[in-house]
Amino acid sequence: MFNSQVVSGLEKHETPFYYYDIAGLTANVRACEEASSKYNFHVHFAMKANFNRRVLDVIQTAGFGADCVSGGEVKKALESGFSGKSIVFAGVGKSDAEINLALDNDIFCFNVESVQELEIINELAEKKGKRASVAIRINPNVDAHTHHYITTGLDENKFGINSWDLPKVIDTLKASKNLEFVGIHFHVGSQITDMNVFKSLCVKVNEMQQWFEERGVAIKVLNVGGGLGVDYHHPDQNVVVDFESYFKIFNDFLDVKPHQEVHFELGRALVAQSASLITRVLYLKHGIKKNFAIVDAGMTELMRPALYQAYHKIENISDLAFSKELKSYDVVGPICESSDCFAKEIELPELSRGDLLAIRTAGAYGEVMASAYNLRPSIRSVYSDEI
Ligand SMILES: Cc1ncc(COP(=O)(O)O)c(C=O)c1O
Ligand SMILES: N[C@@H](CCCC[NH3+])C(=O)O
Repeated sequence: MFNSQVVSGLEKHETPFYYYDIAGLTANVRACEEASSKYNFHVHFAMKANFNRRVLDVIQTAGFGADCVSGGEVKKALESGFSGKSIVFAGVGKSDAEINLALDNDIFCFNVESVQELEIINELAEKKGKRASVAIRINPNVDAHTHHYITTGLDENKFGINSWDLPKVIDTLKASKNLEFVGIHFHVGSQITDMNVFKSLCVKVNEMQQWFEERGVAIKVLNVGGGLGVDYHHPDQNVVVDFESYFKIFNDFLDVKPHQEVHFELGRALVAQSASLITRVLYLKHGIKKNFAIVDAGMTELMRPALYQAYHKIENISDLAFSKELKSYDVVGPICESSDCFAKEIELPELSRGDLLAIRTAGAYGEVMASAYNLRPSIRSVYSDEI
């Protein structure tokens, strides 16, 4: 991603900022499109991972739909050129205003997360004289083997409807004239690198669809969510994700009937490698036990390390040739929180004030999770085809 020409282009911009590799993003999105279309799979981009205008342009151009979790995301998807018919809308706490917005725009379907939500969507659709397409988000109780903060598909998580509530779901669907049941939806968690998790998910989906069909409820849509992980340790070796193997698992293990469609909601895997957070070294403090590199980006610009102790590779791009000796640093930000730390005791070519660092694999859940805490200004973005 970085060479001396790119770095001299980046030097002209005020730090911190997100640097997007548009060519890398396009290649990755294209690889996903090619691998999924082999099986006629439908991909919706999980906008929560990134809603940068340039990123959405690349994804929308590839023909993917959008997976939204708020009225704001539904609105943004529509403004960015995604059609209402390509939008799926999940979330445990959809407000009436958000449901009405989605109804007004005839979205593809609501992924419904409780029996009460089904009743409310039915009521609101009735008021508009519409029928709302709904899929039931089922909590699959499959362990994603990922960080416990980003696992979503266990009985103890707030997401989805638990299996013991499904008979009630069927009764509600039968009694609701303004709902059109299209299928079932699952999502086990995020940053999943163990492919066996997806095999277990397929087994669960097969069981669940059989359960519905035995009760005379036909299923058109099987939505298996997202969650495919990326390699945070080797960003340059894995710019393009192995979508081939991922989709093959669903083709091999999911029991798909001829009239059914399979839908995915990928976020991280599409965008994570497309951006780095570029930050400048402000100060160096040499302690007795530690050296601190204090940089001008903080947890307000990239929250993942503070929130999940997430690893992001850090490079000193002012010394691409590794001309200086390696030294150990804690790389910390300027925010008034001890958790405002990007990495502890990592080795970098000796740093000087003014050096540029790249915090890699920051394209997913980076820019979108920025906050104004400490009255920080909004984070800027720079694009590879504009430097
Ligand atoms: C319902 C749902 N779909 C899709 C995603 C996207 O996940 P990922 O970015 O891991 O692909 C998430 C986030 O975990 C989610 O909660
Ligand atoms: N925001 C998380 C992932 C949560 C995905 C949404 N359910 C991350 O940064 O890894």
